[in-house]
Amino acid sequence: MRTEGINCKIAIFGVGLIGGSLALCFKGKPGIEVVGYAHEPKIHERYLKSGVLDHVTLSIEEAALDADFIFLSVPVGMLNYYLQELNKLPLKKGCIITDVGSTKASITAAAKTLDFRDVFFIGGHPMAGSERSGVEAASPLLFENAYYVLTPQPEMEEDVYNKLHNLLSYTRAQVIRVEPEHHDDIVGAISHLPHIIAVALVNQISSYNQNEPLYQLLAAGGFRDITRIASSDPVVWRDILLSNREVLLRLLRDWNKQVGQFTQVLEESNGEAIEAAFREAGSFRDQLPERRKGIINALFDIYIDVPDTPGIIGRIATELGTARINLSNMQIIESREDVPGILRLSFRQEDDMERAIELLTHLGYTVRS
Ligand SMILES: NC(=O)C1=CN([C@@H]2O[C@H](COP(=O)(O)OP(=O)(O)OC[C@H]3O[C@@H](n4cnc5c(N)ncnc54)[C@H](O)[C@@H]3O)[C@@H](O)[C@H]2O)C=CC1
Ligand SMILES: O=C(O)C(=O)Cc1ccc(O)cc1
Repeated sequence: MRTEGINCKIAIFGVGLIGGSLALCFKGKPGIEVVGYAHEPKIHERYLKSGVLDHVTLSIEEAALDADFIFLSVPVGMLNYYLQELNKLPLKKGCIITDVGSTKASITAAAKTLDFRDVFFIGGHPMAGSERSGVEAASPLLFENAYYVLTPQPEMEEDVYNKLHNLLSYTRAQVIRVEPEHHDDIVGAISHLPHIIAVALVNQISSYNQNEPLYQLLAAGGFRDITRIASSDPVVWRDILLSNREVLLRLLRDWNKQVGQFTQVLEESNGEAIEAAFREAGSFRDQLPERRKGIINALFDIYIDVPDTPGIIGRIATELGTARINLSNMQIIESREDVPGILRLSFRQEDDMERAIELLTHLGYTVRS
């Protein structure tokens, strides 16, 4: 799809996890200059230090005036503000403004009310990310094999749409076109509702833990897996949930029905209904795509018995680093004098996990997955 070398200037407003990952996809490509807009001097320093941009500026005008593409990758609640600010400027003819917000209906409606002469707005949402935030968490591989939704107005010229589509091929994501309201219904169900459930579940257990710390000590495995997304950025998620409020209120009513059904089958001690619920869920879940990066990405975990010797964790991290195996997280689960510690290593790529198993087994460690 991409034609070799696109001569252009790309301005990124909000160079965090998503904006920073986009910058890394574009930086260094022939003819491309990537400029980041920072809204505060402290943020300016942080962006500069990250090295993901060619240039950083505190001036909206300097970032935007001669840009060919402007990516708004700020929290959803700030998108409209920047659209309004850009609308006051004499932007370059043909400039395409896009956003990466997790909701699409409200920003598309806001853009419709603005009269951008010879400037175009196309809503966007890369459907990949993580619970981490900030430019330090950015990665050029974040969007690889993920879907990237674009929500152009029906009257959008194909040429303009194709320009953005072409540029996005640097992300190695698969671009799909979806209607904004339809996007919010679906993403509300598969991403926003699960985030609410994860947060509510963690807070429920945390309240039990106040009087009985064993809850926290024993909470591992499945609990940790299904609640990873509860560690997501509070401001980013405040804005997402408020922006998709109507959809989420409907989804939460349906969720209450699901909880009600489980309550009822337990009250009735209805084993058959429990089995049926697990069977039905299992058969749908088994059909979910495995290899494509989904919106809620899995971590690949392995567990290693480690003797309680000083420096052991550093040694394991060094071995993995030397073998260029990308480690996402490491955590000691149990460390007492009388038992070997258990070290959990988490990887974002299955291939990294498999190579780590091979390496660490070869080095004599007991590895379980
Ligand atoms: N976190 C995720 O996994 C995904 C997030 N998104 C969307 O991407 C957008 C950004 O989210 P993340 O990159 O995760 O957040 P982040 O917190 O990593 O990055 C946000 C960036 O915006 C900057 N920022 C905050 N307020 C600003 C303001 N008033 N003016 C200018 N810059 C400001 C911050 O300094 C930061 O660099 C959000 O709209 C979110 O809905 C989309 C896909 C995935
Ligand atoms: O961490 C995960 O698995 C996510 O679900 C990340 C995510 C967060 C917000 C989005 O709009 C898209 C993806």
